[in-house]
Amino acid sequence: MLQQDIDLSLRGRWTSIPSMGLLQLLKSQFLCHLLLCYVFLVSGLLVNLLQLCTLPLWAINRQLARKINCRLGYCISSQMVALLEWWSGTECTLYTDPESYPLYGKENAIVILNHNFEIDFLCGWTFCERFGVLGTSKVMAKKELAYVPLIGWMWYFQEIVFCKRKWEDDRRTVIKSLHNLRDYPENFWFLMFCEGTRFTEKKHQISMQVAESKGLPKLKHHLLPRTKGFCVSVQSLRGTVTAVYDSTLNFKNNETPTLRGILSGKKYYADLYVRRIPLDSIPEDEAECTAWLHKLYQEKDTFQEQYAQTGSFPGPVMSLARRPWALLNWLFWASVLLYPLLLLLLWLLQAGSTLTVVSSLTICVVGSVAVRWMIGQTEINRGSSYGNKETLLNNN
Ligand SMILES: CC/C=C\C/C=C\C/C=C\C/C=C\C/C=C\C/C=C\CCC(=O)SCCNC(=O)CCNC(=O)[C@H](O)C(C)(C)COP(=O)(O)OP(=O)(O)OC[C@H]1O[C@@H](n2cnc3c(N)ncnc32)[C@H](O)[C@@H]1OP(=O)(O)O
Ligand SMILES: CCCCCCCCCCCCCCCC(=O)OC[C@@H](O)COP(=O)(O)O
Repeated sequence: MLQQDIDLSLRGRWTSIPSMGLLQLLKSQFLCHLLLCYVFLVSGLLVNLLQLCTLPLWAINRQLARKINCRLGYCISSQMVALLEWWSGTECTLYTDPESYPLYGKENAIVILNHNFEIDFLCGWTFCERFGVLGTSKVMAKKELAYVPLIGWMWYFQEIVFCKRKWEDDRRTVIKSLHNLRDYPENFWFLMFCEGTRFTEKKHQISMQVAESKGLPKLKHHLLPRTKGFCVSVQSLRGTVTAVYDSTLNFKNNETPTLRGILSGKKYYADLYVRRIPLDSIPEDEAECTAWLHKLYQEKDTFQEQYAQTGSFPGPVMSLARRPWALLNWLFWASVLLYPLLLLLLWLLQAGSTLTVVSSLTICVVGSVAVRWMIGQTEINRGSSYGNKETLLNNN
């Protein structure tokens, strides 16, 4: 190697390290978070407003209204995907068999996912984006999430299945929402966190007492699945959905990723193991379907144990590149919304009265508190007490 080449290569290394550090420093700055949140909040409110405008269309042309709402919903959810993929640079690896791979995104499916991580829903969305079903992705979500601004309001128009996690109240509404999906005009994935709540040590302990009382084997990495929602989904969506995607998620290096980490630009390494199970092979009868789901969770537990021991899931890795659309959507909203913000700031600096400056600062504080509250919804230590109540055990 010539001396000149060595000099150049050294110079490249020295300049790239500080610039990497600078970028990372920038990503951790509150001002950057404020700008990201501003784009998310304002674009989200505009999209919610547009969704509201589609209300009359539902009565005239329901299928068209659904298609429009899928695309509008994409404008919101893909911003969070862009945050994960492009801002934090998180890498998502898919372990699955090559025969099933070509079917992903080309059929309706029920997805079963473990519920251990604060950003598991976001990783789920990222896989949806990569297979082109982000706008149509569905979930059985707790009713409380319907009131989360932007996301919850968007979900209302995307025909999300909400539940109170009280079967006696849910039976009728859940079945009705599932029946609605039977003539959905585009391919969709319907996600179920059958454990019904995020994993905590206390919830795990109680749930394993329930498993013991039912004569079921104990699980190490999962809570005992709640089976009613899954069984009724299989019954209601038979003929509409062709497969169940049994998905198991974990993160490299024993990381416990958070949305705050993502917002600060922290990179994580997510691994997802997916098995495609034809819906025809799942029993129709409720008791048999319940037993089938318990067995599935026992298998999932062995995959997690393997991951804990070896750091990888069984099965080959399929390469799955990120697509540019989520980033392009964010760039579109940022360019539309940051310019007027800049003009407003300049005007405030030049001619703003005390009242307008104070009002603008108040709006900033309210917006930032609102986003912090929304992020709080993803935090496990602020989670619900569902599955945490020993009293329930006494009722069994
Ligand atoms: C190729 C790539 C593949 C995949 C990519 C991955 C994913 C992408 C897919 C889609 C993405 C889409 C969207 C993602 C975006 C956002 C999602 C974000 C969040 C939403 C998530 C949630 O809100 S989770 C919470 C709500 N959902 C659920 O709860 C669903 C599961 N629950 C059920 O199905 C329930 O049955 C129910 C809700 C319908 C009813 O609740 P209930 O509590 O009444 O349930 P059960 O009657 O079933 O429960 C009572 C029985 O349970 C026993 N039991 C077990 N443990 C306990 C315990 N700890 N305490 C008390 N009881 C317990 C109990 O003994 C009862 O037994 P029975 O014998 O009577 O049944
Ligand atoms: C680009 C700017 C980014 C701004 C980020 C703000 C976005 C906040 C999004 C809030 C989305 C809320 C989704 C939460 C999903 C979730 O994980 O719910 C938990 C439930 O399953 C179970 O709840 P629990 O019983 O409490 O465990």
